[in-house]
Amino acid sequence: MRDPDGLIARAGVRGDPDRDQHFLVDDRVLDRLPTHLTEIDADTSHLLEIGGGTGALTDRLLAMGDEDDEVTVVERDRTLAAFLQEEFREEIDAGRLTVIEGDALEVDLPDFTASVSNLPYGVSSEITFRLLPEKRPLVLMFQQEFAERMVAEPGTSEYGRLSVSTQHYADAELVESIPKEAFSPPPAVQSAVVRLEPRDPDYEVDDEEFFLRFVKALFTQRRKTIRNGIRNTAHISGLEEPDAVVEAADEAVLQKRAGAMAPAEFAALAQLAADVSAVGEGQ
Ligand SMILES: C[S@@+](CC[C@H](N)C(=O)[O-])C[C@H]1O[C@@H](n2cnc3c(N)ncnc32)[C@H](O)[C@@H]1O
Repeated sequence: MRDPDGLIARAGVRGDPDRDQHFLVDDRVLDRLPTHLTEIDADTSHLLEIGGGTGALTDRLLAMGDEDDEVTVVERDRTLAAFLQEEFREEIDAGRLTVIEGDALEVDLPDFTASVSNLPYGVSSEITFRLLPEKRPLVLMFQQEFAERMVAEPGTSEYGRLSVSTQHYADAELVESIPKEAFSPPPAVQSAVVRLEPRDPDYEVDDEEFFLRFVKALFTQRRKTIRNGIRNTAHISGLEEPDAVVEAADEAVLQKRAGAMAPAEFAALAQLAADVSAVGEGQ
């Protein structure tokens, strides 16, 4: 296995925190990351890595599979992408690795079977919500606090819009916390790995876009009751007749606050709202 410090030295770079560059240098952490996928028997025949850096994780991902398995890595930094092309020339020539130089929010993504990535934290939310609708198992590194919000249950202070929208697509589990010292340079805060296993939600929504916008709207007023939340946030949710929704909804639900509403309760309310009110664009 390639030594992470050796890779950084060969690349001749220093991670630039302003460009979300924190390279993993702890071998034990690097070795463990792929096991979070194998534990759930994920299909690892085409792994996607967002933000390859100097390739320490890329190397582990290549070692997971056999000759026919593939890895695609996306890296925005031109110097790092060029280094990956050079360092992994043999694997690229053998058709086992593809390096895409570009922004993970913009480039076309391959038809991957799973992803393991130490995400650039500045765009981790946008990247995650680009990957989640693909319905593939994901093992992703986040800032600890962000990870806790993703996996939070109703009734906790971490539970919010991020929890509902993440869990709409997948079962989310915080599988390990990673100390700052595992990275070079160390980030400002501790990190955590979240495993996302895709599944259909245990509720149905006809209009997914409206459902997610409605949840976002109600959490902007998390201290208010759902009754007031529906009325005050119609400009965000796009509901054209919020009063009609309040009229039609159950009193028990109207008295709740967003932080106590389970995803299925939001879904039922969104469904009812769309049935009794026209829905415009919202924000
Ligand atoms: C946290 S580092 C991880 C590097 C490496 N995978 C590791 O674990 O050591 C994130 C990497 O993502 C790259 N990056 C930052 N923004 C990006 C973007 N929008 N698209 C693709 N890569 C990006 C950075 O240059 C950096 O190499």
